[in-house]
Amino acid sequence: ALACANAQVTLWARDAALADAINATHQNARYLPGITLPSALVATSSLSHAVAHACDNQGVPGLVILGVPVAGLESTCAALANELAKLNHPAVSAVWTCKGFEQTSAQLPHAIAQKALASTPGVGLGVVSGPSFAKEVAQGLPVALTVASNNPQVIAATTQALHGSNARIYNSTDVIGVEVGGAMKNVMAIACGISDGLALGTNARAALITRGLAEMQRLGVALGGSADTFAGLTGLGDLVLTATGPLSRNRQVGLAIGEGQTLDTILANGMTAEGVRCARAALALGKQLGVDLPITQAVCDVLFNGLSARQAVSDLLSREAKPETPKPA
Ligand SMILES: NC(=O)C1=CN([C@@H]2O[C@H](COP(=O)(O)OP(=O)(O)OC[C@H]3O[C@@H](n4cnc5c(N)ncnc54)[C@H](O)[C@@H]3O)[C@@H](O)[C@H]2O)C=CC1
Ligand SMILES: O=C(CO)COP(=O)(O)O
Repeated sequence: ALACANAQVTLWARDAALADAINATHQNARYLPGITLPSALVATSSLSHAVAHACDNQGVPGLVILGVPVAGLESTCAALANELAKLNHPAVSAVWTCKGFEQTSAQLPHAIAQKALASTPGVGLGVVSGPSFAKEVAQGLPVALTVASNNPQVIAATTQALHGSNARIYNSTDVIGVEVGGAMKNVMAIACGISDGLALGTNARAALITRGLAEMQRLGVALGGSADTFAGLTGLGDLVLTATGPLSRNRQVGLAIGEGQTLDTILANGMTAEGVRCARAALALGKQLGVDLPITQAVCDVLFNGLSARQAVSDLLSREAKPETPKPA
């Protein structure tokens, strides 16, 4: 998307053979087969080269987009800090795309990035999120996203780089709300996939989406996010996409579970499904904060505790009746 907006983009790939192949063929056969990449995009396996290029921006602060899963964010930020030190700490905005809670610490991405880049002056931090299957973005189809940051320079740099004919970029200062929406919609997409895999119908899916949104919002508010954020692109928008869209890997995991496959078989090809990685951390946070997360609990029980998908549905349905919208305290 950046390269289509005419920016010169350097893509860092850890795999040197893949970087060479991208430059030779203008295709990324591993991740985006069949899509011709813009000539303004050049791949490299040298992080030094990529960061130096991002910061060599004629006096304007550079932009680094960290497109790695949550599990790789800390090490990638540490490597970025190292490169920025070599360049004498130029001003740069660093934004990440990952969606999830860190598996063991239950930290949100902004906490991981802040810590890893704490001793690096000149870096502004932010998150880009919203309904955006990579394949559709790469095909140049329309997309609307949100950049969230407490740093106006980060919002300006990210918006300027991405906003264009195919992408509309909104902004927010609610980093926590945006990140919790991105993390929790993946868990809800697994739940919807399980329901669809069991052929429970579209009424059940709509119920899971709606009650899943309430669950996302409860946890997000308890963590310090704003309730309104969950009605936006990074909450409801991404939840609808991921819970219903065939390209979603989290939904695909749920579908396969509902159809009777085991988690180990489903993940054997190394597919990134952040909802699987972060569901237990979300549940632990809910317990710690006294937030009821019944759908997340059901997803964890099915994925990790041997509960059958049908029993999980029955357990959810047999919960006591209660008001749909709790009265304000
Ligand atoms: N693929 C999609 O459509 C979208 C993905 N996201 C989020 O962005 C994040 C990345 O997603 P994908 O690009 O799909 O993941 P991916 O699994 O395709 O990985 C992206 C890149 O990160 C590299 N990587 C993986 N682990 C790493 C580590 N420990 N250290 C350094 N690099 C590492 C991979 O080699 C790959 O080049 C996830 O949190 C995902 O939820 C957000 C929006 C859309
Ligand atoms: O976050 C995404 C779209 O916004 C991608 O979802 P999956 O990780 O489930 O494929």
